[in-house]
Amino acid sequence: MSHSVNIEEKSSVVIKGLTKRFQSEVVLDNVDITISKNEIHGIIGRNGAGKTTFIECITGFLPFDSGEVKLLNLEGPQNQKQIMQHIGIQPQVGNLLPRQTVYETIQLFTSFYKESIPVEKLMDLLALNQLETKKIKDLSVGQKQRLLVGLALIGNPSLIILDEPTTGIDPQIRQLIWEVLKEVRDLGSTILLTTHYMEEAHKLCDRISILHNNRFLVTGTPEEIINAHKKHLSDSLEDVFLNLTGTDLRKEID
Ligand SMILES: Nc1ncnc2c1ncn2[C@@H]1O[C@H](COP(=O)(O)OP(=O)(O)OP(=O)(O)O)[C@@H](O)[C@H]1O
Repeated sequence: MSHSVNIEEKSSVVIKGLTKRFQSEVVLDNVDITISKNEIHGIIGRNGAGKTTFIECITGFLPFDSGEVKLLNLEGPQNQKQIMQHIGIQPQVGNLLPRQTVYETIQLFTSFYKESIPVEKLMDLLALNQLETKKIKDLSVGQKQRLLVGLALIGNPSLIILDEPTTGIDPQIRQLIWEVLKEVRDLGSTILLTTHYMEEAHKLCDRISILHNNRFLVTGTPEEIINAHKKHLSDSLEDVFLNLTGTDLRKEID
């Protein structure tokens, strides 16, 4: 068996040469990335770097110009239906029905999958029990975020894809979501997420990739990235991120 086949079998996500343009703007330029099974992989990058575009391309929500996408050893987008049964994608809140209750929403998402985790178990996991009769439109930001993460987990997926799962929430809920994601990873799932929080990237993610100038600039464990790119002994991940992706926004806009 060749080495490259071995590597791919151990991987949940294999992307080769992915290119995506919006009219004349190249957002992703020949992007490669491999994400191993059972890791929490964080994508960090500045606003507008292309994180959401990357996620939407690999999950089949956006067409791309060229490249190969393989999720769980299934080539996309031609195996989209099969892929969707095995991956959990955090929905956008705008895609939920505002007048539905939390319980009804969870039940609806359960019906999309052949197998799903019991509604009560999901409620417990994300502390949603008190909210089951609340309507989506009445939920606070943190409550919505807990629900959105829960909806991504409902089909007991092998691969979970989350776009900024902890944006705008308090430290308690962030800790809860981190615990849940680590638990799910320890039970065998792979998690791909985007984040703007360097603490989250450092403490939660097994490996990180920095998306910059239309490509993944570096990939590695947080420590590997810090050690390889620090300028001073005490540099944090945020220092390294700023060094690698630029600090002077005003100068760049001019
Ligand atoms: N539908 C679209 N049509 C045209 N341009 C788009 C479209 N969607 C995204 N873009 C552009 O693609 C680039 C990448 O956007 P994207 O939302 O993927 O970045 P991001 O890294 O997720 O940013 P943020 O951190 O701000 O969420 C931006 O320049 C954006 O304006």
